[in-house]
Amino acid sequence: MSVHNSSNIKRITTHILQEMKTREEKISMLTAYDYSMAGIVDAAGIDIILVGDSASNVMAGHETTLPITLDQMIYHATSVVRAVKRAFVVVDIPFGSYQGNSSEALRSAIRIMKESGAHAVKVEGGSEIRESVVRILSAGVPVMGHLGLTPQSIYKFGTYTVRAKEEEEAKKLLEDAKLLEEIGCFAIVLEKIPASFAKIVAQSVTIPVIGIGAGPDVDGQVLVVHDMLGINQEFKPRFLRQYANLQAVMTKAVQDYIRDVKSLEFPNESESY
Ligand SMILES: Nc1nc(=O)c2c([nH]1)NC[C@@H]1CN(c3ccc(C(=O)N[C@@H](CCC(=O)O)C(=O)O)cc3)CN21
Ligand SMILES: CC(C)C(=O)C(=O)O
Ligand SMILES: [Mg+2]
Repeated sequence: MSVHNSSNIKRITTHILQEMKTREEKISMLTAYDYSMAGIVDAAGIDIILVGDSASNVMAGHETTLPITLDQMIYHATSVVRAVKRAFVVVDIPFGSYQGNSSEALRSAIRIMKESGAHAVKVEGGSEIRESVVRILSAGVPVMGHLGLTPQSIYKFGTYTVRAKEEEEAKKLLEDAKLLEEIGCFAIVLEKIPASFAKIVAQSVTIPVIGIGAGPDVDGQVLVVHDMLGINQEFKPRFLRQYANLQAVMTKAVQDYIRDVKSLEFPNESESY
């Protein structure tokens, strides 16, 4: 075992991620929710795979991340872990499985680690969930924080607008980032905050800060893989760069198939027994 797997590829660890921040090498992170996608993303060389609770939106078609369950997250994580040889795999603990009860938080984190084989968990929030984060860390489970736009508390805010524009909110976010570092989180995601402020946060903590809509002056970037591949064309926030238009590619392939079935072009002799 150790840091090598059976194919002798050197696995990404929290230690390596920390070294990357120190030597100013940017960290690449994408989501994946299933075996096939995780295999592609891992083999391409991504540093971190996030089994995000965005699976609630992207996989299940819900409007928010709130409905996805711990069992469903473990199912996605288990499939991802089976495909991954190199990347560090982080799993979102879903809404309702860690807030306000540190014993439940620990139980949820342990279920994720035991049942999926993932390497770390991610939770949304700062001082409000301090006890939960401390309990999970005390069990030896690495924790990634998530501050700024925290989709699990969307109904508290009512909108997905940019966060920490006001002095008060920015002050709390910076304090939360320092708190998460102090209690032992190995990294923090910052979502949808001004780039100038994200830079200050990244410079104020020694652990890696991964941005999504947080500008270039952080230690790494994360996107939802279906968004950046253009599979899902509904979600186009300003921070998204589409690296492909797979929806168009997939639509054409399906239409070609339908045409060939209808016209008896498929299957041909070499495709038959
Ligand atoms: N497909 C997908 N991609 C994501 O990045 C993602 C999810 N799902 N689900 C969970 C969270 C929710 N996230 C979000 C959601 C909305 C915006 C956003 O900017 N929405 C609007 C603006 C809304 C407003 O200004 O009030 C937009 O411009 O699309 C950003 C991140 C990021 N996460
Ligand atoms: C957008 C990222 C950071 C996330 O939390 C998710 O995909 O669930
Ligand atoms: Mg999430």
